[in-house]
Amino acid sequence: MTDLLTLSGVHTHIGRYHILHGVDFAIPEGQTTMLLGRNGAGKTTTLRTIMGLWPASAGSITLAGQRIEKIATPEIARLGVGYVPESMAVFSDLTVKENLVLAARDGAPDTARLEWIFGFFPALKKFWLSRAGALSGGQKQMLSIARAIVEPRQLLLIDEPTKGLAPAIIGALIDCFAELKRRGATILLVEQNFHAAREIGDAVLVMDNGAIVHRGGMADLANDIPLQERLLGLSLEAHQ
Ligand SMILES: Nc1ncnc2c1ncn2[C@@H]1O[C@H](COP(=O)(O)OP(=O)(O)OP(=O)(O)O)[C@@H](O)[C@H]1O
Repeated sequence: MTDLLTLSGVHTHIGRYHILHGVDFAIPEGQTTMLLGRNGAGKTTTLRTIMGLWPASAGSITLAGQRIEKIATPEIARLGVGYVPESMAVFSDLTVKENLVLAARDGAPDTARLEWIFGFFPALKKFWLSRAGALSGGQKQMLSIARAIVEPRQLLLIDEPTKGLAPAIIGALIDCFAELKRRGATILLVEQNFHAAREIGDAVLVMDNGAIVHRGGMADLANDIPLQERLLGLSLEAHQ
C-alpha cells in the first residue's frame, strides 16, 4: 500500500503557544484514516497545518512524494487537497448551485462530476436552486463536503463532520463516506463520535497533547475497550 501523505516530526506554534510536538504519521492511499483524541489534543491544528493555514515550525509534510510544508494554502489546494473545516464552509445566502459553482476553479463544475456527487448526496440535486441557508444541518454538511470534492482531489481532510447532527443524519453521512471510499477517495477525518468513527475508519490515529499516541487498525481499537478507555477516556457503550 502506498502512503499518500506523510508527516514527520511536525511542530506547530500558534503565537507563543507550542501546540504540535513532533507529529508523525502516514496516510495510505485509498483508505479512510480517523484522527481521534480528547478536546484540545491538536486534531484541528494538525489539519490546518497540513493545509498550510498554520505554518509548521519544524518537520516535514510530504504529499505524493512532494514536500508541502512551506507551500501556501491555495497551492496545496491546487495540488489536490480538499479541506472541510469544522464550521461548515457554505454561503448561506447563495443557492446550492451557486455554492458549487464558486467552489469550482473554472466557475463551471463538470456535469459528470456533479452527477457523481449527486449519487451520494441526492439532497443537493433536489435542492439545487434553494438557498443553502434553508438546508438542514446534515444537508449543509453534505454541501460543504461537495464543495471540497467538486473537482477531483487526491486527499480529503474533514474536521468533525457529525458534530451537532441528529443520529439519522449521521447515518446518512456515514453512508456517503462509505460511498466516497468505495470510489477510491483517501480521507483523513477528525471525529469525536467513536460510534461514527468505527463505522467509517479503516485506520486510526489517536492524538494527545500535540502528538500521536496510538496508530493501528480501526477494528483493533473498536474491539479493545480498555484501550479505548486509556486512549480516549471513554467506553464505546457510552457513545452508542
Ligand atoms: N488560535 C489559537 N490560539 C491559541 N491557542 C490555540 C488556538 N487554536 C487552538 N489553540 C490551542 O491548541 C490546542 C489544540 O487545539 P485543537 O483545536 O487543534 O484541538 P482539537 O484536538 O481539534 O480539539 P477540539 O476537539 O476541542 O476541537 C488547544 O489547547 C487549543 O486551546
